[in-house]
Amino acid sequence: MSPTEITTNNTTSPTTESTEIPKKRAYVTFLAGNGDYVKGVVGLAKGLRKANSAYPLVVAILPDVPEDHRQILESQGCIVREIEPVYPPENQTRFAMAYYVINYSKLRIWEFVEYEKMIYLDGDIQVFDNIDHLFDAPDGHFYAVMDCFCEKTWSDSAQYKIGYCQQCPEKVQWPAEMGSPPPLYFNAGMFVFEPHLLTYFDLLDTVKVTPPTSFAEQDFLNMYFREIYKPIPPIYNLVLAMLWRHPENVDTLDKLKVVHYCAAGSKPWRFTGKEENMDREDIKILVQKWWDIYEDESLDYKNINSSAMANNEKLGSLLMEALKKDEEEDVVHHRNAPSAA
Ligand SMILES: O=c1ccn([C@@H]2O[C@H](COP(=O)(O)OP(=O)(O)O)[C@@H](O)[C@H]2O)c(=O)[nH]1
Ligand SMILES: OC[C@H]1O[C@H](O[C@@H]2[C@@H](O)[C@H](O)[C@@H](O)[C@H](O)[C@@H]2O)[C@H](O)[C@@H](O)[C@H]1O
Ligand SMILES: [Mn+2]
Repeated sequence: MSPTEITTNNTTSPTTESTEIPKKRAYVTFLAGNGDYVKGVVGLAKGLRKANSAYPLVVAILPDVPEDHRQILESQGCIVREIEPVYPPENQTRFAMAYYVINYSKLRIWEFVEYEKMIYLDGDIQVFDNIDHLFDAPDGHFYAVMDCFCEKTWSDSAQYKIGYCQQCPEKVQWPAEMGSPPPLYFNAGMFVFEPHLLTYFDLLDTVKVTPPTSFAEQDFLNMYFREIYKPIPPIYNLVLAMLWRHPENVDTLDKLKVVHYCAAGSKPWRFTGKEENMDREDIKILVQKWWDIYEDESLDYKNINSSAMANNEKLGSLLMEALKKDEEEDVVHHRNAPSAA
């Protein structure tokens, strides 16, 4: 199944008819702990601003996020929402990464029903081009980019063991004796969804009775939304491993709208370039692109805000001058006009 082409009308403002009430939409990310992921979220907030997104960034934070990190996020214009953790049932699962257990807490975002549609983005994602048009995709579906099974993180999976990947299903065919191939599987670092309370409560109930697996909430979300999942093109969530695993499926770097720094060693804010594949030119370019945004002070909310206010003041004085000029012309015009009588 080819990824659903999303009509990119590329407008940066919500496309609503004059009669329609603009739908409440927002981007949302997730932050846990007192570590350095807060840098990822600040970078994401600035990247969305640079891409002229028309919608705010909500940050769902666990209670363990310290006050100073919360203030940093608010100073960058983020809407900070504290959530309670969600834990999977007691289990002996060896997650692909031990910390994945906290990622089940992402499920709390289905409770944000003040928004009719949201786009979830991991904190290790950067948006390099406007993707607001994804909010206009037809309701009732779960949009996300297909993942890749070729990295070592997948070594416990049946796919990895036979060398099968959905990115190139013709390369190693799924053997008939193993039944039908696995359903299309998305990366849960980015997805378009509609918060609904009924879905939210059902998600939480289902987690309680679903044995955890390697990729934690990503596996769970794939199982839960498999009937309405619609793949979208990799330009909306480039899982970095695609660069060396499936370059034939990746557009040129300048075409990428969203980059997901999920490969081992690729988190820009702690990049050393020492891990496998991290010495690649394309990786270095993408990491530098992340830093260019992160360090761009003109993208800080306080600067945008002040320049917007300065522009408003300037606009206000231009309007006053124009009004004054009109009044003066009216007076002159009125004085010369023949009397109505
Ligand atoms: O210590 C952590 C680990 C994860 N996260 C959040 O959980 C998301 C998923 O984890 P991660 O991106 O590291 O997983 P990956 O995509 O690399 O597998 C991150 O992007 C963050 O938004 C966090 O806030 N603090
Ligand atoms: O908790 C499970 C996580 O699973 C996913 O990360 C994986 C996945 O993308 C693999 O395919 C890669 O090989 C691997 O590097 C990467 O960490 C999501 O990005 C993340 O948001 C989160 O759901
Ligand atoms: Mn991630």
